[in-house]
Amino acid sequence: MHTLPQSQNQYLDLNSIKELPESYTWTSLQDDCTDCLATDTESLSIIDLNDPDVLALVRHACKTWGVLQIRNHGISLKLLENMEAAASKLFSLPMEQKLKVSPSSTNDTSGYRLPTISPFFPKLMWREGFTIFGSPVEHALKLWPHDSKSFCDLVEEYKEEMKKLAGRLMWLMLESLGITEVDIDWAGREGKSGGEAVIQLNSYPVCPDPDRAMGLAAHTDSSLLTILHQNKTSGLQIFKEGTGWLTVQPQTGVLVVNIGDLMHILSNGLYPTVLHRALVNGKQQRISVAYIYGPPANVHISPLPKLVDQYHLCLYRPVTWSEYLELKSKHFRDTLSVIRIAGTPNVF
Ligand SMILES: C=C1C[C@]23C[C@H]1CC[C@H]2[C@@]12CCC[C@@](C)(C(=O)O1)[C@H]2[C@@H]3C(=O)O
Ligand SMILES: O=C(O)CCC(=O)C(=O)O
Ligand SMILES: [Fe+2]
Repeated sequence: MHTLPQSQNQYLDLNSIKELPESYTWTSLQDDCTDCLATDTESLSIIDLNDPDVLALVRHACKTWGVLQIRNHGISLKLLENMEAAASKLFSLPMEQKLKVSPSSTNDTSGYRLPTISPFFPKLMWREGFTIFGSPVEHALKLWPHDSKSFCDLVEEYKEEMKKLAGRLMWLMLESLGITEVDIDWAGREGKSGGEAVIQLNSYPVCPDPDRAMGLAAHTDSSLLTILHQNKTSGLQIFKEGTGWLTVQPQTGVLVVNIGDLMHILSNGLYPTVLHRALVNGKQQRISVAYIYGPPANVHISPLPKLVDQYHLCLYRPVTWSEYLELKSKHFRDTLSVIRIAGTPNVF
């Protein structure tokens, strides 16, 4: 881990800096294989969730890319645009206002803060983030003492709609692996899957030196799946083994769904978690809203028994979501290997 120059630099106002400070200069991106950009011929297709072949399409995308792009998902464009506008409004507040909702302890994961992966990098990221765990009321009151209701109502509506979609997507993924309701006790259909979620608002301000800066360094999400809305500005890239970094171009109304580490575990590695990152640019601010969906707090996630046999050994030990997050904050990229077991034909 790195000791960041946090105290003096953590909350520089990126929206007004004219020259890239040294603490934000990523001289070597080689670790993440920046040179291996994918050719334009490979591109992610967009899945229409009403397509009669949806299971086969989901299975193919999950296996080969670890990412889906979806349309006809039932989330209105209005809601996506309103959430994007709310994020934009939040990040355009004066720094002193945003600092009022910045957690004082690093263990506190809500509010205006650096990404949890920051300590693993020697340089800071050209990004602002606001994390919503549970109710946004307390923070919203501090940000907008006279008008917090519209933000809170919007967040609640977003959560409600996204939760339905996330449950549906999780079931498409499970079904496409041959899993049915009898194989899994916590993930009932029709709202019974009491999954939990975190909303992550990201802003990547216009950058004076975009080629030497990093918006959000390469990582995988510690979720079952993450549903991402991005504004019209591109920046999101996914990494595919043997291909390299591929830009996921924003398209109106299209949502990006990432496979997270917990789906990787649940599927015993059949649906691999996807490495991704966000680049910045010198022309436009980029906004993204991530709905990070996980299992209910008390559930232990381990490979589904149906996906384990003598040829497909059980690869991971059981973990709850909070145990996993705790491990991730210590081990970052090595977390999946830390919970990996030698491989047994038995299931927990
Ligand atoms: C529930 C989560 C998931 C977290 C940690 C915690 C709250 C904030 C999430 C993110 C959001 C930004 C990328 C990431 C990599 C980060 O640094 O903070 C994510 C991380 C993870 O997916 O591991
Ligand atoms: O901004 C993006 O496109 C990526 C955001 C992301 O990966 C995250 O919030 O976990
Ligand atoms: Fe992510």
